[in-house]
Amino acid sequence: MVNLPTDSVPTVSGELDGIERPSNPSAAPEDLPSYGIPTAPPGFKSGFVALIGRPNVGKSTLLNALVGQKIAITSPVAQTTRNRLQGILSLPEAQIIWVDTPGIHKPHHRLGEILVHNAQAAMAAVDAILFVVDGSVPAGRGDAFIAERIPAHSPCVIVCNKSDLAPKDAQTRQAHQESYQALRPQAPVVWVSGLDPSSLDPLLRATIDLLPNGPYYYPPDLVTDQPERFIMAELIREQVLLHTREEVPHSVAVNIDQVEETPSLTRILATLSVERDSQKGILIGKRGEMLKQIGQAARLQIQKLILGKVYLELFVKVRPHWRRSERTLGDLGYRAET
Ligand SMILES: Nc1nc2c(ncn2[C@@H]2O[C@H](COP(=O)(O)OP(=O)(O)OP(=O)(O)O)[C@@H](O)[C@H]2O)c(=O)[nH]1
Repeated sequence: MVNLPTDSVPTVSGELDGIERPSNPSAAPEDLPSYGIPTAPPGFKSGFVALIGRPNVGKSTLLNALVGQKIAITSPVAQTTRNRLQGILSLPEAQIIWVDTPGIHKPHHRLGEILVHNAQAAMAAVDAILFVVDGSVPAGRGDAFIAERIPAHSPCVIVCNKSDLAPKDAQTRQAHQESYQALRPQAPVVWVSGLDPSSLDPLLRATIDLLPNGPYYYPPDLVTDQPERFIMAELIREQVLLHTREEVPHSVAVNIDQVEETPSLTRILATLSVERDSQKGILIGKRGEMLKQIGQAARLQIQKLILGKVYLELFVKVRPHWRRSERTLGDLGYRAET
């Protein structure tokens, strides 16, 4: 069963370079509750690990596989991820807080700048970095651009993802691996497929090797620090990405306006903001057919998330140039993190 916070995660927290890093509650004053966070046994490893890479290499898919739950949306559309999202994996010997980041790319608008800025801020604040690359192709300029931005002192693993699509012939595969290794010669390289959870053990071992001894930061049964409403909005945005084409996907923001829970049903009202009337037309579709399909698919995904029946109503609103307006970006929850 998914354990998601309904609002914010109850931890005793301290800010660290933009990453919300709860301090060890066992060190908190006695009158503060510990929120079910156990004391770590001797030798326990823990830390924050950022997934960094080009758009579309499979970071969010990997995050879902690593925590065993769908907490991050994925799609074939590059730059799907907009927010920094934490997924939590608790093992008997370690707790790893995975920090998913938007793919690093050259920004074309203010939203793009915020996304890249936040990915870079995440790198500066974590204990280790997974440099996620697409192993089915050799390293390109985009990978080199990112490798240059990974702090020299940061412990790092090169994760060659999409091993299922990698060349079968060993020599070509080796050549791909070496092209990535050359970007970060000291880092271990592991091959995985985000679509195959059974391929992830070597990655887990390599990551735990890089982590310091540390406390539990979160209760062991929590899989993400994100409020349920945020994931609901993301699941709706995912269906927009999957159902629409061209300029619509990147122009959509989703806001959950209301969540009303009754014993038999959760009623959710949400607004999709787009930048132009033409995009509104595409989203609604002929006789509302497109919006209906998006709503039906999103409803099924949200039902899986909350394990209950959902009624979902979607509205579409035009907010001209929302991606350029600092104020509207703020209203929609996009802020440059420090
Ligand atoms: N065949 C194959 N496809 C994968 C694998 N991992 C991810 N994909 C696909 O690659 C596409 C992009 O995956 P995402 O997880 O959204 O990629 P991302 O790096 O988070 O993308 P951004 O949000 O753009 O940064 C999706 O269609 C995934 O299904 C893999 O190991 N094998």
